Amino acid sequence: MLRIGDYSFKSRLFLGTGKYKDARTQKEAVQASETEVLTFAVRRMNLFDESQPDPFESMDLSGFRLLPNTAGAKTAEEAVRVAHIAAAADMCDMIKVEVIGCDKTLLPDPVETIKASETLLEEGYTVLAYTSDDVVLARRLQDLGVHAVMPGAAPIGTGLGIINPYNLSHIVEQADVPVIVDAGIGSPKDAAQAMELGADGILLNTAVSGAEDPVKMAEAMKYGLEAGKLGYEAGRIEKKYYAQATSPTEGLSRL
Ligand SMILES: CC(=O)[C@@H](O)[C@H](O)COP(=O)(O)O
Repeated sequence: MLRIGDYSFKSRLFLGTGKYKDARTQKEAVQASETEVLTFAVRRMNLFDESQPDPFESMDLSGFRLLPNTAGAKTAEEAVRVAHIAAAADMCDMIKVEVIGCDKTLLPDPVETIKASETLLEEGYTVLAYTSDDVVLARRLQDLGVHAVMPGAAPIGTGLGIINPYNLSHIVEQADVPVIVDAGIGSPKDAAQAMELGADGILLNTAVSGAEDPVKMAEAMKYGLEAGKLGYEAGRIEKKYYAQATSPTEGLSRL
């Protein structure tokens, strides 16, 4: 079981809801992934303007925990305002704090992320903080009291996979809250790798919504994640520089 704040989840895969070609594909991909947590950009919702498309038009949300994110915010103040909107619309079990500091890389602004997280924690939100793979920043966010840290595998939407496994494994080693690897996952092997490094879960969107067959990819991600988690628990062999025969030759009679 994955525990974040007061919530428990069987599935460790969190799925974004953006960029699907149609509502039916989105719904089927969500089902195939067996996710229990859906994330969405509050700014893309039609919460106050019903002329805008509804990203959940064909979804029954009752079986899911909702993780609105503050995408689009560039300051702590904006992120807090977006969180307030999600809460007012009763669509906020938890909040993903995402404050972007660079338009090209979409990497988070560490200072504003800390400020926004601090305010929302004081206000009683369950805060999951999207961060870069910076070990010290992840530690600082934990010290603040966030309920989970979400280091990026790679910049959002790139599908580059885990760029810095070294940093990620240090974040995991030092974590006393769940580590959810968020953004940049490209294929099921990346999901497996993140879990083999000891992550507690994964959040992804583009790799599924942009796949040729999003429904199949959602299922593949589920298995990739499960395989990585099992592999981590099983304890992998040490890597060796020299070959070692699989069948020991000691004690064999000479031919
Ligand atoms: C949906 C969401 O929260 C994204 O901002 C998230 O970071 C996913 O990134 P990818 O699309 O790279 O999986």
